[in-house]
Amino acid sequence: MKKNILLFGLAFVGGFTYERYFPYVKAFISDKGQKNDDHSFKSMLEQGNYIQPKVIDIMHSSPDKHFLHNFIAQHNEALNVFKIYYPDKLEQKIYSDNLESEDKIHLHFVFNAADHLQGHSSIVHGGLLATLIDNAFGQLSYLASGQIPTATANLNINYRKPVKTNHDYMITAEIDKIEGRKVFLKATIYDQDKTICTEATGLFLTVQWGGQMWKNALDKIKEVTQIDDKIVKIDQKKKE
Ligand SMILES: CCCCC/C=C\C/C=C\C/C=C\C/C=C\CCCC(=O)SCCNC(=O)CCNC(=O)[C@H](O)C(C)(C)COP(=O)(O)OP(=O)(O)OC[C@H]1O[C@@H](n2cnc3c(N)ncnc32)[C@H](O)[C@@H]1OP(=O)(O)O
Repeated sequence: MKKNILLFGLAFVGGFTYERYFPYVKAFISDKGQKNDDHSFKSMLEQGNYIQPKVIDIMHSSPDKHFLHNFIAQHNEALNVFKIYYPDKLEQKIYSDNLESEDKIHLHFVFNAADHLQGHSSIVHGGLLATLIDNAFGQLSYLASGQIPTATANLNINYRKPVKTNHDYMITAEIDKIEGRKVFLKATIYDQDKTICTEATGLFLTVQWGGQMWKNALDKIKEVTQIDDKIVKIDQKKKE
């Protein structure tokens, strides 16, 4: 009798865990096998101790709606490469409130846009570049403000040289300064020869928007990253 209750309890907990976390774990697992892992900036970034944060892997196809990551998931042929690299300590910022100094907060996006994203022939649409920069600024300002959501108040972009489709580029985004609710940021898009193609500045303001949504998503992600091994086992069992 006791054994039956125990088995029932285990099945219940297993089923609950599976239902609750499966979409996140699936996203995490499927992204791990993602194609196009190679690009021109890879060894440079890896030597500089940059990592692809798990949290971003999960955002790519998580059930929580996010414009850019949903776009990538739904139109995965549009970007030949889309990789986000954080300094290895920055991912910890997602899990704690301690970061040594705001001026160390920066990240890199590497992207290679397919022809689907051209405006003029073989030239990446400027609106896509604005979106990528805005998204990088959104992540950085969120982290730098102690995980308070932020909104774009101002975004300035100077398009210096055309960005070509089917070529690798790197966006470097960083915090310039923080004054109260205001987070000032800057970004540069470089080609493989380190020529500056695009420069941007942004002002993001902390807002009261969707804070609980972000917090819930982060809480789930934190739990998933701790328990993903167990979930994978549950998933394998279900298939057997
Ligand atoms: C699924 C898994 C999730 C896991 C997440 C994990 C990790 C990564 C995380 C995170 C986050 C991820 C991604 C985020 C990605 C993308 C971000 C997208 C961002 C957007 O896509 S967001 C939509 C577009 N965006 C808007 O929709 C804003 C419309 N706008 C407004 O809603 C207001 O305009 C607002 C709220 C901005 C300000 O309004 P307000 O009433 O709160 O403040 P107020 O006006 O009083 O200004 C206070 C002080 O800022 C100065 N100030 C204001 N605006 C200025 C400007 N433009 N230029 C210069 N100074 C300005 C004032 O002059 C004053 O300055 P002072 O205090 O010195 O007098």
